[in-house]
Amino acid sequence: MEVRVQNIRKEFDRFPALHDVSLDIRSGELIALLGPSGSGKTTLLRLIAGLESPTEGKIFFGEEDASKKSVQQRNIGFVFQHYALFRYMTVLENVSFGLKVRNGARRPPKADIRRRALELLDLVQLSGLEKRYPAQLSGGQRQRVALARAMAVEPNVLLLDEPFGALDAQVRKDLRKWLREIHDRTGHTTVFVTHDQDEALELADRVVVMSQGAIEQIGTPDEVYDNPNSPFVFGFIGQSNCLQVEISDGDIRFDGRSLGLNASGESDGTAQLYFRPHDVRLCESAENCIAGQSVSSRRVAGTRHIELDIGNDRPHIEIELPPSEADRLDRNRVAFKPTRWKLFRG
Ligand SMILES: Nc1ncnc2c1ncn2[C@@H]1O[C@H](COP(=O)(O)OP(=O)(O)OP(=O)(O)O)[C@@H](O)[C@H]1O
Repeated sequence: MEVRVQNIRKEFDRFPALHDVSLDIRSGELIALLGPSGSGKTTLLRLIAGLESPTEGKIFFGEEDASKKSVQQRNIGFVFQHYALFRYMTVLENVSFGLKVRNGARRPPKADIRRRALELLDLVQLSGLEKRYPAQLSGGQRQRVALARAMAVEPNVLLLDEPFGALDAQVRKDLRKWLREIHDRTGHTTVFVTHDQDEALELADRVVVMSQGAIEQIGTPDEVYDNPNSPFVFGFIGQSNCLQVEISDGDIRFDGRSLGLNASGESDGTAQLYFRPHDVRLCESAENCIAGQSVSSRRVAGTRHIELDIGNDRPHIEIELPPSEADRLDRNRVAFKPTRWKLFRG
């Protein structure tokens, strides 16, 4: 189901946790809410669920205004970071719960509930464990049960609040891949909160980057990574460097010399040049380049990250090179040029 968040403001005791947030979630989409702690991700998720009500603004489920509807009426599937499974129920009973407690005509016959729960356990790859209790499962298995339980009621929207946050790195990675596969098979409209950029970029159809109670950018993983629209997004997603430069006659100048990068159309004055560590190429000499001394070097997977001191107490710059290129460098004179970059003013 399509969900439309329209000009939402949420205050807690006059403290604005969200200001004027609008977001259109397409039916069947997997959306990540990504941002630092306190940026308002969980508040937005709880508003969609109906666990909080907005101070201003509306939330539509399809064409219907859901703002005044309860959590039950919205028919939401929710998975929290800390598996909220019922400890005294078996895995099968946990997954069946949402259907068993339905009243009257909406409750399927017993045999159907059992069949559906077993199908879901098969989907989350836990067949055979239906008689176990939550304490007899690993953290990752418990989260898979929580997801099966959330999906059992055929929710309009599936909301996941840092579902893998409490798990170790390898399990997180496996579950990420698995969640994407499940989503592709079931097609539930899904919103998940994370502060892990890798998780958001790898999993989501679109990423909503939040900061200080507002949306900074909405885009596909490629758009937010390759074309960040603000210094905040550039700095928050992936690694980045920032250099203060001068623009003069459409030319970018650093330390009094031209970098040979074309900024035609930009007015003269100071600007911040942002670029990623891997978007650089080495230069033979310092001419038309940024030059510095290597102060440290570390291997990260297939590349080497080199930290450069570019003088005058400026923040260090990090560049990323294939090890074969990095190993040929003269530590005392490293010169490079950004190959992809973006200017921000003000
Ligand atoms: N019930 C509440 N009462 C008062 N303030 C609240 C309440 N819930 C959230 N806030 C405040 O609203 C802001 C946004 O909180 P929220 O939990 O939505 O952020 P978040 O991005 O999910 O953070 P985290 O990643 O740490 O969970 C924070 O400043 C928080 O202190």
